[in-house]
Amino acid sequence: MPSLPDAVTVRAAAKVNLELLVGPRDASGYHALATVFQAVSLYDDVTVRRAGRCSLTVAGRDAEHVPTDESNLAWRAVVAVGEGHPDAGPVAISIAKDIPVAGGMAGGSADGAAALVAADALWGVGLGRSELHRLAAGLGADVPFSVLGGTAIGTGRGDELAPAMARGSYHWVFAFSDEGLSTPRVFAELDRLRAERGEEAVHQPEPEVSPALMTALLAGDAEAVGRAMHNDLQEAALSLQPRLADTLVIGQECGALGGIVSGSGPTCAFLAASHEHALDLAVALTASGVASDVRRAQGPVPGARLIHPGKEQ
Ligand SMILES: C[C@](O)(CO)[C@H](O)COP(=O)(O)OP(=O)(O)OC[C@H]1O[C@@H](n2ccc(N)nc2=O)[C@H](O)[C@@H]1O
Ligand SMILES: Nc1ncnc2c1ncn2[C@@H]1O[C@H](COP(=O)(O)OP(=O)(O)OP(=O)(O)O)[C@@H](O)[C@H]1O
Repeated sequence: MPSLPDAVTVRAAAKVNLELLVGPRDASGYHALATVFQAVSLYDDVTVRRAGRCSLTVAGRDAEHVPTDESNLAWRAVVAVGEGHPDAGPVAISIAKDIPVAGGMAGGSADGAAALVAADALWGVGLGRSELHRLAAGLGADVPFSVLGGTAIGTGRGDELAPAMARGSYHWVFAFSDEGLSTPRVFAELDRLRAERGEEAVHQPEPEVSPALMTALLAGDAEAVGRAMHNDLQEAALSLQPRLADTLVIGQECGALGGIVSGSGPTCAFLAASHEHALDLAVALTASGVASDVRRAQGPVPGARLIHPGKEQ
């Protein structure tokens, strides 16, 4: 039997929801979703190393806003994999962050997914797909997609996944905000706005992803994908951070094929027609001063994957 590594590094990607439809809220407070995820080339790297005692350190973007105790999703992931496994022991977890924190791009979920895959490899647990999915869903609604990557349809809480038939590669520009948005707060704000209109959260119609988006993805037609992009949480994110509307207008003025708030926000996601168009859009968004940072990325990219057994960070 090959010897187990002393340390494992796994890379996991950020996500954007091309479409996010929010249906009825259930008794647990979760909402039924119909969403189309795409993994994009902004990454966090998580290294899990055998150690004398458990610890967690974070470096990189927004590191100061990330918990370094057992509440961190990466820590919870390692504990979940180790439960009942004889070779599990204390580990030092280090996270190199490039995905914005509380940005609506599943940064914490990416770390949770990466840590699940890393602990599995470190201890030679041999988790099967369904067990990995079960542990991922236990950590959060976005974590199963962070494990899977690519382009996928999410239903249930967003954790029941089916790969989407999708062609082509997409050019994205992301405008970050210097102030995060809490996901539960954004869902609660949507419920409040709907109640104001007389729409009860528990009586929403069951959501279904739009045929127009699925057809556009199947054809690899970026213009049609841009037209079909939609996010039900956008009005709630705009209500909590009204200046995001200015960011969306700039993207629109610069000819983005589509522009929406990403997930629960506040990151705004713009689809560009080409590499050059993405460069132009990024320059315009940076020059406008509406965003704290602007980044380009491509999608789809793979889910959580081992990049180095034993790699030092
Ligand atoms: C907005 C999205 O990013 C879209 O992909 C996700 O729905 C959020 O996924 P996540 O951050 O992994 O969510 P979780 O950590 O599981 O849940 C955080 C909170 O978001 C709200 N939540 C989340 C998912 C869902 N289907 N309905 C919800 O109402 C609940 O208030 C929940 O307590
Ligand atoms: N590894 C982690 N990285 C970032 N935040 C974490 C992590 N673990 C726990 N958290 C907590 O989760 C909160 C949300 O962070 P995260 O970056 O996952 O938000 P998000 O990208 O908006 O999530 P999503 O798109 O899945 O709704 C943070 O404010 C932080 O307190």
